[in-house]
Amino acid sequence: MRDVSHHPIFQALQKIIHDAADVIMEIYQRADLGIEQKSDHSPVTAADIAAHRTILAGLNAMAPDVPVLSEEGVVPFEERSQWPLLWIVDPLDGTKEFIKRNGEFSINIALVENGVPILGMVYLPTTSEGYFGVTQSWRDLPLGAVKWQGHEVESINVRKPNTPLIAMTSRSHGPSLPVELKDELKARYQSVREIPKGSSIKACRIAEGVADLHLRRGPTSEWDTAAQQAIVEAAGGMLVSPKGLPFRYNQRETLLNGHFFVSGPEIAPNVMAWYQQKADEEE
Ligand SMILES: Nc1ncnc2c1ncn2[C@@H]1O[C@H](COP(=O)(O)O)[C@@H](OP(=O)(O)O)[C@H]1O
Ligand SMILES: [Mg+2]
Repeated sequence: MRDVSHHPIFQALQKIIHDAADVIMEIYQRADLGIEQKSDHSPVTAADIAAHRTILAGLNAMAPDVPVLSEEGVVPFEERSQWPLLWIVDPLDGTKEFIKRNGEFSINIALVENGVPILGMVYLPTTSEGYFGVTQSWRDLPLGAVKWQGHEVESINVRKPNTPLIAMTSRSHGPSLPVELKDELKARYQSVREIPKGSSIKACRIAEGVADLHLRRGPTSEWDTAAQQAIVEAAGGMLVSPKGLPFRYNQRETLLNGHFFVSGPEIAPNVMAWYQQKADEEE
């Protein structure tokens, strides 16, 4: 990626995400995290709400003409279906991990144009690692993906899988890698290691070339995947349905995603073949 670190949009988004991280970490230190139940019985904390407000104010100041859809600020489809360009935000992805205080949570901001995630930024407040990917230029941003930590900014790319193949799995939601697929991958790559992690960090590890695969067979929402999809695509990988189709956003009344996997191009055909075989068996 041509040096992006001086670009005003990158810097403005970085400031917004760092401010949200400060707000989250301040609450993370408190004895009382302000935990409540949402109507769908999932937990929400004072940090989700405070980070949402920080990001909303920052995006509104930076790009007043672009509306925001957030996990903590859902807009009816009737209204948002009129938005060709919008931000999709998860102010705190991995709320359960935040509550368990295991550090595995992230902040996610994506820009979506006509359904396509054209840029994404993900930040991990507990390790100060940030990821940024651009798949279609907006306001002259260069295409590609970077990772930053402190003042260090480096280009990132997915890797060609080696031994052991690293599969990222959810820490708190959903099953590990299916045994049959694991066996197939073992036959090809000798050994497979599974690493459980909360939040969008799983896809970021694939984008930066230190892991190879993540299969998600439980439900997620559009704000969980939009930013990570842009980053992974900008790094040469994919976030796709079992048939290999990239997700599109803000196109339907439901905000729930179907099953998906994240990988580089080399093992994607194996994974799609496994899904196809499974579908044939179930028919
Ligand atoms: N039953 C469900 N319906 C919708 N989304 C769900 C869900 N169970 C888990 N998720 C999503 O999975 C995310 C966590 O993923 P992971 O297990 O990979 O860390 C949660 O993010 P939030 O913490 O932002 O709510 C949540 O959005
Ligand atoms: Mg989430």
